[in-house]
Amino acid sequence: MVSAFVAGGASLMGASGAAGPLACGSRKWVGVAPHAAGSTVRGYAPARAGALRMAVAVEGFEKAPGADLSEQGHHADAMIATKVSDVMKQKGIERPVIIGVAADSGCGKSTFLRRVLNIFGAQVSKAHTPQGDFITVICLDDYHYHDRKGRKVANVTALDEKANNFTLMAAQVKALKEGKAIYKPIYNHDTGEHDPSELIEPNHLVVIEGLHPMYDPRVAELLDLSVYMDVSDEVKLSWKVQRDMAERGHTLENILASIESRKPDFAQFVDPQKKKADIVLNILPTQLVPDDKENKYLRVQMIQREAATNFAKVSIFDEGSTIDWVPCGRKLSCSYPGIKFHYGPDSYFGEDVTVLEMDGVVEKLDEMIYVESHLNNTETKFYGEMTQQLLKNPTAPGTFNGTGLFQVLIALKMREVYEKCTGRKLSVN
Ligand SMILES: Nc1ncnc2c1ncn2[C@@H]1O[C@H](COP(=O)(O)OP(=O)(O)OP(=O)(O)O)[C@@H](O)[C@H]1O
Ligand SMILES: O=C(CO)[C@H](O)[C@H](O)COP(=O)(O)O
Repeated sequence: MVSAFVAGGASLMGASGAAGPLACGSRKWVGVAPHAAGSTVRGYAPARAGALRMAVAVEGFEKAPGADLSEQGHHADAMIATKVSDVMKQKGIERPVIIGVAADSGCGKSTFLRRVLNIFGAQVSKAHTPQGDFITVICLDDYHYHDRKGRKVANVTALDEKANNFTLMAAQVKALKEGKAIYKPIYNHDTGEHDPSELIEPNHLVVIEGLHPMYDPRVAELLDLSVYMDVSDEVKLSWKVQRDMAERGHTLENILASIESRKPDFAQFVDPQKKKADIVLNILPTQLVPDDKENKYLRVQMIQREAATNFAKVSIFDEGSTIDWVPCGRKLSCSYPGIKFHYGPDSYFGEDVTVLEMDGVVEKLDEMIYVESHLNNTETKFYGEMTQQLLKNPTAPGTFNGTGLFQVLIALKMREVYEKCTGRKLSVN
């Protein structure tokens, strides 16, 4: 019964004030993994960070498939519960719904997921993996085989399939979907080493985000919805330069060199996932300004795969037609460079898709209600919910351009998929 998790502090929808830290890069391991609800931990001994992991017996858990595949032993303490977790009953979890969010580093996954957590009203733990009453967000970097030094020795990038333990990833995501708890490895971006595994319980909604959620078929087939964030090279560069110089202390030369060195593996191992995604968030330079060197304005597309059956495709005005729309005028204020929408059917890598596009910026966020009133199949719970969600986070990056709009729409699609997969209706506070 849904009310069991709507009540009790973290209201399911509509709460303001979100989540703690989210960037894969800034998470910290905050202590010894707690034991599973309803099971007894016998002699769990987290190894020193960076040291060889130890396989220790934990009652009710067994070694996970793939735990021994990391030659350096980094995944040796990865485990899976032998039975369905008591948490399933305690939280009234019908069936964990699994969503994949794929993108290269610096393409806005954390920014997007912060908005998602906010929309789901989730207060999450400040541990390495944010776990809330309703939603858990797992960073797939945790399944890197090597530590940072090890990757240098093996001469592989983190994007390479050889650098990631897909056997373990698939087994653990499957276990969560079956309602079983796991001890999941941790890759610590601050140290570049692996920390002792942490306990992750199943949850109503589990998001797996990172470089490869749709790469390995064993993982991809577990996803109820897959999202790929495709950021054009120009935009990726300006976002990454701004963040890595301001927050991570890198020099411009380092950042440019790192982007260049990642390109071949990005093209081989990450980029192809967009062909399989149910929704692609495509972020491009604007066409409204001739030479926007700073990428201040963006043209953003929400590409929805027609064959995806778990959600209704969002359209403007008239489903199925092709429409160009400049909403600036009496109902929507526009300053330079204005806003332009496009909507229509298209083909994407040979697949039928529906594309919704917004180029430019909104001047007054509350006027997005005018745009919202012309959108179909948003699956909002009340008139104006989409605009309200935008207004809740006015300072989040991209709120005034198409990234904010489509992030909200995709979060609403996540909710719709959850409702469809579980047969439950979520209430909005
Ligand atoms: N929609 C947006 N508009 C403008 N800037 C953005 C947008 N989304 C993200 N950014 C900026 O891009 C940078 C990278 O974003 P973010 O940290 O969310 O990426 P990420 O994919 O989680 O990266 P990583 O995997 O390396 O942790 C941040 O500085 C963020 O402010
Ligand atoms: O592509 C990445 C995803 O976040 C990182 O580069 C990868 O996880 C390696 O991390 P680090 O550079 O901190 O060792």
